[in-house]
Amino acid sequence: MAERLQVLVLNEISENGLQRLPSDRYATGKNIAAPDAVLVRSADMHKMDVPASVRAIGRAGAGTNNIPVKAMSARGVPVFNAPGANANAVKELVLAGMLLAARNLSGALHFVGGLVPDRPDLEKTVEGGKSTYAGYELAGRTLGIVGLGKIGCLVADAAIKLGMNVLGYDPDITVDAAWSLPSQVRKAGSVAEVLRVAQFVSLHVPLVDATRDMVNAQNIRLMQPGAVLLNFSREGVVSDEAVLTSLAAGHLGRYVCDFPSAALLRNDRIVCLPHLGASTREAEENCAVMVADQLRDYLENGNIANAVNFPSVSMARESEYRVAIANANVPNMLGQISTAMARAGLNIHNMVNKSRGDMAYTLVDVDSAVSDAVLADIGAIEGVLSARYLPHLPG
Ligand SMILES: NC(=O)C1=CN([C@@H]2O[C@H](COP(=O)(O)OP(=O)(O)OC[C@H]3O[C@@H](n4cnc5c(N)ncnc54)[C@H](O)[C@@H]3O)[C@@H](O)[C@H]2O)C=CC1
Ligand SMILES: O=C(O)C(=O)COP(=O)(O)O
Repeated sequence: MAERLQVLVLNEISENGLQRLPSDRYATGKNIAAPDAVLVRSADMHKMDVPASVRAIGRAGAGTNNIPVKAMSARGVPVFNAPGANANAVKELVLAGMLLAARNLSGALHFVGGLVPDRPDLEKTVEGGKSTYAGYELAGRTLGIVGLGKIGCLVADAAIKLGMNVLGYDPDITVDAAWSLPSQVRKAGSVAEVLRVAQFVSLHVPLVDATRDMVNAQNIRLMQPGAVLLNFSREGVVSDEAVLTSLAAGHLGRYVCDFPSAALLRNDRIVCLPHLGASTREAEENCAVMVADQLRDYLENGNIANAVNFPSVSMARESEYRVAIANANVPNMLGQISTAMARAGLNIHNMVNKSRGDMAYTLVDVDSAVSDAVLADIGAIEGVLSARYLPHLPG
């Protein structure tokens, strides 16, 4: 049996996903010394020395802020994620979050949890206590959404169906996302406009430098008195301090979030969930299957779909012999690569080259086997970040 590809698994990954990497070709597990690839969910990879053997990283989920993407790009290592595969799970929890806030559900559950079962006045206590938890309805209220990607669009659609008014802000919305939005969704021109207008504000952006402290001490004041802020994006997108100050001043009504930092605990106007957004059987399976398929196609065929740091590149196999090269997006790379191949007498059968920002990626199918020496020659070209030989595997 040929040597199996080694995949280091850093989190619990759905078995259905792991099964996409058949055991005759792949070894998967937590104790893999020289992995070819890494499968991860939220484990913090910034704290780890990513072994030099790693050729690809698969994030079974959406956010990649736990992965050193820049350092991986410099090594020519693509980081894959699973766009949209957990979006419905997050959407449903956002709906729950709005209801938790509007109907005082965490307080109400706490009240019922404290009732004494065999007290004769149980019913009277229930009926007497319930007015404390009276709330309001979502229909007719305005929801503002920042970030109209896979999750934000689903939240917008669900909120419209619940009878809410929706406005959204996303300066980089994709054409597909814009098409998927219900026509009733209004376009906002800034985060500030969303904060000013909405009674519920839900954030669905990635954590990057530009989104850190997106809701902060300055702009939280723009929110309507009693408004609800929902953060299912990431810790860091909202300033905890700004939230606590605003809640203490009686301005912000409630904060619902999926990231319970120490500062947010034990505050009855804050609903904290333990990062549950994507924790459904369906989402875990969707993410794992999608990212495992992408990893496998990359490791075996060099094809790239849904990498956050590489262009999408796919080429059908027309020959048995393929070379995959990641290189800096600078002049004359293709010339040097094809010269190295010609020097070795290799005939190029088919070729595709694409770039994205500083990164370029080339797949070359040739008519005969490629030696280690040719691969080393290509790898030694200045600007080449990685070069792999991918002969077609049977089956
Ligand atoms: N709580 C949980 O368990 C989960 C949390 N997430 C978080 O949600 C984030 C979004 O996920 P998806 O919707 O799947 O990603 P996505 O990539 O489909 O959408 C993100 C959207 O944010 C927009 N955006 C970026 N910067 C912005 C800015 N400064 N202002 C306004 N919009 C901006 C982008 O243009 C994009 O349309 C993830 O990056 C992750 O951090 C995702 C899944 C589960
Ligand atoms: O997909 C995301 O960005 C998430 O936050 C989900 O994280 P998880 O896979 O549940 O650890």
